[in-house]
Amino acid sequence: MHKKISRWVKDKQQGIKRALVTAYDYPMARFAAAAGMHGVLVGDSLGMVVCGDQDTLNVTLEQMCYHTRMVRRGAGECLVFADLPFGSYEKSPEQAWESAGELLRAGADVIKLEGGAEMAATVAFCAERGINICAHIGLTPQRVRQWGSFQRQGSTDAEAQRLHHEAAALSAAGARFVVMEAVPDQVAAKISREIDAVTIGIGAGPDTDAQVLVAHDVLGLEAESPPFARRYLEAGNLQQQAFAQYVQDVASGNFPPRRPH
Ligand SMILES: Nc1nc(=O)c2c([nH]1)NC[C@@H]1CN(c3ccc(C(=O)N[C@@H](CCC(=O)O)C(=O)O)cc3)CN21
Ligand SMILES: CC(C)C(=O)C(=O)O
Ligand SMILES: [Mg+2]
Repeated sequence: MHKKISRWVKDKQQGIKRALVTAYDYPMARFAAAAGMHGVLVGDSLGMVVCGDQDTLNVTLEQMCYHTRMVRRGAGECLVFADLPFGSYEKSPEQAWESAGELLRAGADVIKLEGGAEMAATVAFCAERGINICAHIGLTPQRVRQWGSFQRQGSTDAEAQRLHHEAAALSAAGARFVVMEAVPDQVAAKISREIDAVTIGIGAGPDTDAQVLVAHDVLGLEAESPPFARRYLEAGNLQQQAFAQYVQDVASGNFPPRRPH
């Protein structure tokens, strides 16, 4: 096993929590790595927070590779995760393996794909052929058109049961990591105790093995963030203030300064 990944497994066993954040470009990856982040995720959320779309469905594999290359250059010791985008892996294990290969060549260490037990065969196919896989269950944004909005998952007993079966099937298929998004805390806690894969929660409570947040939420670059996110900074406001000051300085003649010749 990859030395870095065995440390994630060891920390799971010892109850040591790990943190990831999304990164979409070189500076974001560099700041995350310098801050001691354990992993960066090149998320297809970039379609929303970078490109301004309403969902992630328009993101292409080529775009994911482009961003993964930038992130890899800044990621240092961080483990680099990259999302397979909508349409690049669902058809067959072979399609997933080919698309995953593109992301690996772009510099990703771990390839993430959305879906439950129906993806177990694909996870096994890729894992057996040397690809580190991260599964993603619960609120899987690539399926938002089936729900109509970003809704929390697993609230009924039957749904919680299904999440449990999915996580177990994906872990047994060889997924090293499982992201659980917007699911009840107790469901995520129980799954984290019972599967070998390292669990990564987002809106899934404190008892997953690791946490992930979207960088634009952490930094306050989004107009609005999901209820579970914590905004550690309001960088959007700060950027706007800096731009406004610059506009004012140009108008007033305060910038650029007059140089003696
Ligand atoms: N900026 C950003 N941060 C994210 O974490 C994120 C995105 N965008 N876009 C893709 C998905 C969507 N995310 C979400 C969004 C909302 C809820 C949520 O809990 N919504 C409320 C109701 C919201 C409503 O109906 O208006 C809920 O209780 O379901 C969860 C995950 C997480 N992901
Ligand atoms: C929020 C995480 C889990 C994600 O899939 C993304 O950023 O695309
Ligand atoms: Mg994603």
